[in-house]
Amino acid sequence: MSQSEAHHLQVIYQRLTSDIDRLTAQLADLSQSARAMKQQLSSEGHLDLGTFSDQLETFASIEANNRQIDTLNARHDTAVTRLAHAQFLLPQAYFAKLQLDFGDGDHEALYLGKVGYTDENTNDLIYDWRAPVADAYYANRTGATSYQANGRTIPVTVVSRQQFIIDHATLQQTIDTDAAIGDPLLLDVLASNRSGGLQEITATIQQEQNAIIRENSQPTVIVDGVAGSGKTSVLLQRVAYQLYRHRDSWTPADILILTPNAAFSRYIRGVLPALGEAEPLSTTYSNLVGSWGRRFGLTISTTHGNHLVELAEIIQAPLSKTPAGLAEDAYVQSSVHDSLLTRMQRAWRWLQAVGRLPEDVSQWLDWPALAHQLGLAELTLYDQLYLLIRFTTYQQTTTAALFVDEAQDYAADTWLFLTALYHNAELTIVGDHRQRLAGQAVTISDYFDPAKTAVLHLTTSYRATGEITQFFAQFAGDWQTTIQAVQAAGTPPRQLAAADLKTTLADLPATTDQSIGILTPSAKAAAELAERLPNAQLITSDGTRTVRPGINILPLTVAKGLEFDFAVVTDWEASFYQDPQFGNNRRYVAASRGTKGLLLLH
Ligand SMILES: Nc1ncnc2c1ncn2[C@@H]1O[C@H](COP(=O)(O)OP(=O)(O)OP(=O)(O)O)[C@@H](O)[C@H]1O
Repeated sequence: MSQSEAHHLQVIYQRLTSDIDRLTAQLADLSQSARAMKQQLSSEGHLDLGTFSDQLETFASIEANNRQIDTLNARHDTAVTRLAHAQFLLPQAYFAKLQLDFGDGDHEALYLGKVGYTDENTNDLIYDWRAPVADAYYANRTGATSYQANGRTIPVTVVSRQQFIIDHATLQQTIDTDAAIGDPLLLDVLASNRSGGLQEITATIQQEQNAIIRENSQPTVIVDGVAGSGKTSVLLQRVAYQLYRHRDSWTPADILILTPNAAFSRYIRGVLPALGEAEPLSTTYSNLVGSWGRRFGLTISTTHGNHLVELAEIIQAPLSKTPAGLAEDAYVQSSVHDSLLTRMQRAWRWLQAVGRLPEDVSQWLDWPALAHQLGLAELTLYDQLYLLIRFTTYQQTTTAALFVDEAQDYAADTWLFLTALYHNAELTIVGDHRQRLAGQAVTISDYFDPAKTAVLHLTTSYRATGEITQFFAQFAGDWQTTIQAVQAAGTPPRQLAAADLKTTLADLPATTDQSIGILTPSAKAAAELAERLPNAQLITSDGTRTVRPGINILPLTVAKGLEFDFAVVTDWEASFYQDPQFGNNRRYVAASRGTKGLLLLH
């Protein structure tokens, strides 16, 4: 191990430690000064506004005080951020070093960490992994490459690339990497145990993943990627990247993540804090619709039986008769040749201009009569919400970026609704078209303007051993020949009769800190099995529990997106997995949950 690298770490660690002490003291001083200033201001007491010159003097002194307060606040905020960064970096100051040659023959050394850190003269001691120059690291090789900064392409040669395993002041391992050797750190990380939720992947992000994380050319990014290719990981790294890129204008409150259920939200909770960012809001689609419904005075409990697909078409055609419930004079503000949508939007603007907007927007139109007029049996509450959003050209302003995981599970209505409501937000949508477990498949990109959408693919599967990856690939339809494994072969999946589950589980070579996931076809079957295995944990979609070491039991729908050291799939030969439409998709999802071992019971 290089002495000079060990020494460099000591120096940085010392600096972080002493900065933590100094900044803590400085913050205490600043609070003291703030208290003193508050006291002084309140003792100066009344405003003297007697004569004109008294007024000027009073205002000048208020101005001076305000400046002092602003200065104190700014110093306080800077110290708080710097202290947080120093504390965050202390356990692992950086994870890599690059030697770069910008064409002048000089070798410039750059250390990369999860956040950036400078000395008092703003020289970079540690570069943030999201900084433009850090892109050169994610080319994952030495040699000529380039990165984008301020709209320019900067060519650079990566002379050397080292990765470090660091524990506080101790440099535990240095790994020199280049194209020929591959990424031994990646293989190490992938071989580790899955004893809880998902982990951040900053140090080992691969080139195809980096391209998605940093994609900036389009406001909408759609990713179709094979099982275990890091879609969720990439989505979360991209959240952190976007927060960095927009750090002057966005906070985590500007970001919303749509997840399939609360159990999944819990599974990914912790990744963003591990990246130094606060947890953004995550919710399910049905909760999202419910909360938007409430804003429009509609209590929506289901999206079932909706007519969004039909409505999206109907509103593009003209409708000569005034829509039921709408004032005649509002509808005649537009031409009979215009589409219903255009006419309703104009009617709404006109009603607004003349001060006749409805008090309760949910009662604006006569929904049953309008349904009849449009040739539909009914307009559900969800249909009504969709129409109201379209007719009032409602644009939400709370979310600057929306991230959607497991996107293949959403039907056409979701995309129509999201594109209407989040028209002005940046969207990142990740999914796997082969992991759809129910309903009609849609091509997501059809709902977005191709000129503003980047469609990207992930074809390498990182999660499982080579044997498991090869096994689940056979159920992946058109992905089958695309899926690439990075891990070594490992042990082949085994199929056995489910005669004695307890003995089978006892025979698994799992250690106490490893997780076993037993996947059942239904929630009912999972609950019944959990009764028989008192030491096992039952995971339901409600989000109260997530993966832990030992035995976890869960239905396939909840297991989606999750992973275990060992996966045991029950009823492998039963009708659930033989279903002509979804059987292969279900097998593909189930067989891709184990990282080291896969057992199929029948
Ligand atoms: N570059 C990487 N470095 C380290 N680990 C990685 C990397 N990419 C993916 N992984 C690991 O591979 C596993 C699968 O990742 P993830 O769950 O994000 O994949 P996915 O494509 O969302 O899977 P699924 O299709 O099952 O939802 C995780 O353990 C993740 O940490």
